[in-house]
Amino acid sequence: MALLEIENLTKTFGGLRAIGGVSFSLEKGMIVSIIGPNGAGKTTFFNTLTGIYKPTEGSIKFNGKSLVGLRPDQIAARGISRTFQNIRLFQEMTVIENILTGMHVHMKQSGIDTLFRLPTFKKEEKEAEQKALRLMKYVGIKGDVGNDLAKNLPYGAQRRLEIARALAADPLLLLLDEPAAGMNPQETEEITRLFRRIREEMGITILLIEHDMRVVMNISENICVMDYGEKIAEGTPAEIRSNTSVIEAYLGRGAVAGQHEEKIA
Ligand SMILES: Nc1ncnc2c1ncn2[C@@H]1O[C@H](COP(=O)(O)OP(=O)(O)OP(=O)(O)O)[C@@H](O)[C@H]1O
Repeated sequence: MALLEIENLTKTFGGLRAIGGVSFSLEKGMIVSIIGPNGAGKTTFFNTLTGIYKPTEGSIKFNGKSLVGLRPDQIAARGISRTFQNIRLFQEMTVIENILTGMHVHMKQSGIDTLFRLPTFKKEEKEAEQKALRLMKYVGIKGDVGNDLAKNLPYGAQRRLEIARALAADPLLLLLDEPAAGMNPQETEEITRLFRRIREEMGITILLIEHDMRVVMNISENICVMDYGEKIAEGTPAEIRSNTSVIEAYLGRGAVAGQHEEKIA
């Protein structure tokens, strides 16, 4: 059974068909990328998967159970975590506090425990903080910055912090929306390595939207290509590189090709 099984997914906004009848399945343990030109429907696909939007039509099954109609927090509790295209941290909270917010989907203590800071709460709180610190180091945030405000971290570290927060929920599936955006080549290489480690060491399945073809071709076992809300191709990096309709719709287009041509060829 596939971890994620999507059939005929459609999402319209008024007259606009942002996603038009996409079927897609993702096996456990894979790293898969979604690529396609601006406006192809990639982020809407993530937003529909995570309960921000309700599908207009179609089914989404995760671990064999339907996600349609569930709230984003319920979907997170089922094991899907995500990061956003534009960083969405709690800027006025510390690094550790940001990571702790990712953990709350699984925290056991009741309101009363929390209110009176009973021993069960204190113990859980301490363990959670230790886990947050471990995650901070794991994603490569350097230095003793756990108590620094998120807004004071450099850009690359903020991106890593988003990943740590997503991992804090112990997901089965991690959705990354343009994780390499705004990163320099060295940061991009490091973050690509981090994704591989997350899959190898934590066994987490990864689905990412990415425009940087170095990342996509380097890390993906499979690539799904979208254009105008439809899936126009799917295959291994080698298959996608030589697919004429993909080259026509995306890889061959001026801006993108100019940026990445030498890496794709
Ligand atoms: N909330 C919304 N209301 C109306 N239209 C929307 C909404 N969200 C997305 N759209 C439209 O749906 C289409 C797909 O947008 P989406 O952001 O999913 O594309 P994308 O592939 O993620 O693009 P990019 O690579 O630029 O992030 C676009 O035409 C967009 O304007």
